[in-house]
Amino acid sequence: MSDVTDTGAKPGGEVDDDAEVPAVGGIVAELRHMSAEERARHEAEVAEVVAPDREIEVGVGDTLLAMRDVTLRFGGLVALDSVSFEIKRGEILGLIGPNGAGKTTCFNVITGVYRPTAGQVLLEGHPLGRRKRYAITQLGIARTFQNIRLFNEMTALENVVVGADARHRTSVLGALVRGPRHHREERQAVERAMALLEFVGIADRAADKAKNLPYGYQRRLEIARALATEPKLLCLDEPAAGFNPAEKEGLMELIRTIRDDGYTVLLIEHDMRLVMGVTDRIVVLEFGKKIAAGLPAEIRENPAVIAAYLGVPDDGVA
Ligand SMILES: Nc1ncnc2c1ncn2[C@@H]1O[C@H](COP(=O)(O)OP(=O)(O)OP(=O)(O)O)[C@@H](O)[C@H]1O
Repeated sequence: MSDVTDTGAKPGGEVDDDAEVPAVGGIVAELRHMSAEERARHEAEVAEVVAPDREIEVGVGDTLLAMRDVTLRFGGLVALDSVSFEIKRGEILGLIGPNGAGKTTCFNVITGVYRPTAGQVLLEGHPLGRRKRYAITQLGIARTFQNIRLFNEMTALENVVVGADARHRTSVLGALVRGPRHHREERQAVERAMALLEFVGIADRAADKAKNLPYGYQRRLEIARALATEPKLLCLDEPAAGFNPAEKEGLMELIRTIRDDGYTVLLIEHDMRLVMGVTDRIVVLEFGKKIAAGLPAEIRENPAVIAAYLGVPDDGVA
């Protein structure tokens, strides 16, 4: 596992790994000592904080992101071949296809890791053009990775605060280590990060270093950090990889909640049953080409999709 993230998030200041951030310890202690009633009130407040600042109800169903005839070549290999599809605001769009179909490459084009050889990606009608990764994060596209990438030596909470930094440019993490003058910013940043940890269900380990968290917590932490950037589009690359069926179901429930809170989600997931259960629409790639798009029920019956997956067992499909 890498020691650093690759989302464009940048640590805003030097962090002493062994020094406890006082506000973090304080909030964790407060949570532990709350009565059921206080806790319920707190959870309602958390729901408020986690919702993005932006107005998100307006325009639900509009096109948020459009891939227009995107081609990407690696030398002689055509990883994406004139791929076009749209992601509508407020939906969970599943991106599936056999191994090597081009799904992760699609994510990499959308998040600015690769520039298309031809075609373009538009966010809210504006081409992403030659923008770099951090600029795309600031525009409102966040992602998680197939192979988890966290700041291993930072606490769970600090990882999320760093995510907020990536969005806001000003260094909240720097504020954490600068002193009393920055106390209010610190408190707000920590509270929002803490709310996000609660939202994804891992607040009990907020003060633990990322590297010491159980695998399932690390996957959820990646999602919390991505949400901290207040994304318009959240791209999840096999977020349930390595999970058992119950853990997968729990994660899909979280993804539904994220959608219901007004976020838009692009999801790569290998388990066909889960994809069918959680997505609003599905786009299918095969050998870099889009072979189908539609509602889950339509995709299930689509002859081209069935042919692409013929002989592949359910959990080997995505
Ligand atoms: N950096 C790269 N250089 C060369 N070829 C690459 C590169 N990244 C991906 N590819 C190739 O592009 C094609 C699409 O790969 P991609 O990882 O997007 O597929 P995928 O659908 O995400 O597959 P999987 O389900 O196995 O993750 C594959 O043939 C892959 O080998």
